[in-house]
Amino acid sequence: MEILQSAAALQAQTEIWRQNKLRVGLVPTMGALHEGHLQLVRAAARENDVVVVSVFVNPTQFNNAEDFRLYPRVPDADAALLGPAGCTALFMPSVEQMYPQPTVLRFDFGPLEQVMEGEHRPGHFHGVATVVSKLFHLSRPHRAYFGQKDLQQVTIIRQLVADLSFDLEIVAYPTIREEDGLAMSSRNRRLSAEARAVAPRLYQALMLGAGLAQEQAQTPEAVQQAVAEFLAAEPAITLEYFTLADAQTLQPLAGFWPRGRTVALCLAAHLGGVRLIDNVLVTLPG
Ligand SMILES: Nc1ncnc2c1ncn2[C@@H]1O[C@H](COP(=O)(O)OP(=O)(O)OP(=O)(O)O)[C@@H](O)[C@H]1O
Ligand SMILES: CC(C)(CO)[C@@H](O)C(=O)[O-]
Ligand code: BAL
Repeated sequence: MEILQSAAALQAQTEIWRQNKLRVGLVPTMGALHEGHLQLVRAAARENDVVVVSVFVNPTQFNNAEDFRLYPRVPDADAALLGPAGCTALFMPSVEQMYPQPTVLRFDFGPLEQVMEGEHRPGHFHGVATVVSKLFHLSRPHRAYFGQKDLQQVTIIRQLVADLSFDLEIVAYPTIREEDGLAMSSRNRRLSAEARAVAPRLYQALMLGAGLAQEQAQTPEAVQQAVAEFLAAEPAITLEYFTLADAQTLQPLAGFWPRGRTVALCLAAHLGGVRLIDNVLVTLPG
């Protein structure tokens, strides 16, 4: 596995792969890798000839300076995991390599980003779209891999690809969880023992909501209330939002259960200073 640290080195490598008609898979990450990332790398290795994994903690998508400062960074451990998973080239640029000058272009995804993560992290999806566009241009992948744990991100990146006619396929894989249900996340490393002990409640809350959504005995608003109350019973968890949304449009359900649609139950919560997100999907009967 090669380690590339400059944008020029990645572009040069990309050119060679393209000339040799090799299929390129890209897995963008912010590092501190876990099984959720590694499933994406293995899938990319199965479905392409070469695999680029980027590890870059992208400053432009952080709305909270402390969150950026404390984001786990373990480049040597990441590199050791990636070769065996099938990575061909690890792209680990500096901030200066990715942003040689301040950007002026602004991305605005309208209603897709006025809810959930976009609503609660102003500018977040502008930063994600900026860095993902750069990565697409530098590595010119045939396929790019993302996790459904960041459901809104996948939807917005599909929109980005359509709007800018990127000639590539977006591939999404399901959320990988710990045995107790907690969604794997790089930020889990920052949880204290006490916070880690109660963290599975997030998934339990989503499963409670999913069961109630399937029953449809109460309105979406009542289900939202029930899930919020379930989490409020645990003082170590502060819920930032819990939203029942149409999985395709991301718009919150209002008053009724839309027949035959897939509903995304999405939450963000704080546990002892660490912000985690998670979601599950429920398809309603037609
Ligand atoms: N548990 C998971 N299951 C599946 N995919 C995941 C999982 N965790 C992250 N991913 C995906 O891996 C890619 C890189 O995500 P990222 O590096 O932000 O990791 P992360 O674990 O989500 O970290 P954090 O949530 O703390 O930022 C994204 O496409 C993300 O959706
Ligand atoms: C896609 C991504 C690597 C862009 O920085 C990031 O948002 C992430 O890790 O999900
Ligand atoms: N996985 C989303 C990256 C972030 O939290 O900024």
